[in-house]
Amino acid sequence: MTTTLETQFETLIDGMLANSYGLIDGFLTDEETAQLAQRLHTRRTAGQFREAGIGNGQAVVAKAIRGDEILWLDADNATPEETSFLGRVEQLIDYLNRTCYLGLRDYELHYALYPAGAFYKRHLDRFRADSKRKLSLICYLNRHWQPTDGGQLALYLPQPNGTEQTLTIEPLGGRLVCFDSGLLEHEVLPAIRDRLSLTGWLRTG
Ligand SMILES: O=C(O)CCC(=O)C(=O)O
Ligand SMILES: [Fe+2]
Repeated sequence: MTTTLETQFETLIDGMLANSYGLIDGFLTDEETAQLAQRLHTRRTAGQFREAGIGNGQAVVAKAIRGDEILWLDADNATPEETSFLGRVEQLIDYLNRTCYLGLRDYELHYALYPAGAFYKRHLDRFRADSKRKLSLICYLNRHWQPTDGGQLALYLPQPNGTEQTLTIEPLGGRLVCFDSGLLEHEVLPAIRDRLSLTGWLRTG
């Protein structure tokens, strides 16, 4: 039997095969989006977030490159809505391994909050010292986001004729975006309000 979730996973895979990126709207319901956004705020108010860094281990904070604050998710300390989200990511991993033989073995996920004005300059998610990141996943937690709020994800898609196409994606609540961590350069454009997400990597080890 094909479930709604499997239909969503198929949409994601079809997108990645056809366009180098996959997108699902409604990966999270409005209620799930609101609960996770609320949890993000609670944890941030509790002082659990840190300014994100760059490079393997993220040791260096570099505001001219990225200005988000992050908190890594820990399955052992997860709240019910976080456990439910992690479970769905695990189902995606199982599905990708069964249907695409990707050999995914592990994952890592963090909350991200880009304060108004923050950005993440064009980059690739796979570090030279860490080639185990296979797929990048981003799930947005922004309700009532407007195009005028900014904060788009820009994808730089190489074209067969050697040129490049830039595509921008709105960070709409409940939306999931997925692409190959080693291939697709991308950028987070500044927003005029706080921009919330869960970002992660599906890994081969
Ligand atoms: O939030 C996004 O749209 C992308 C985030 C990103 O590129 C990253 O964390 O590496
Ligand atoms: Fe990235």
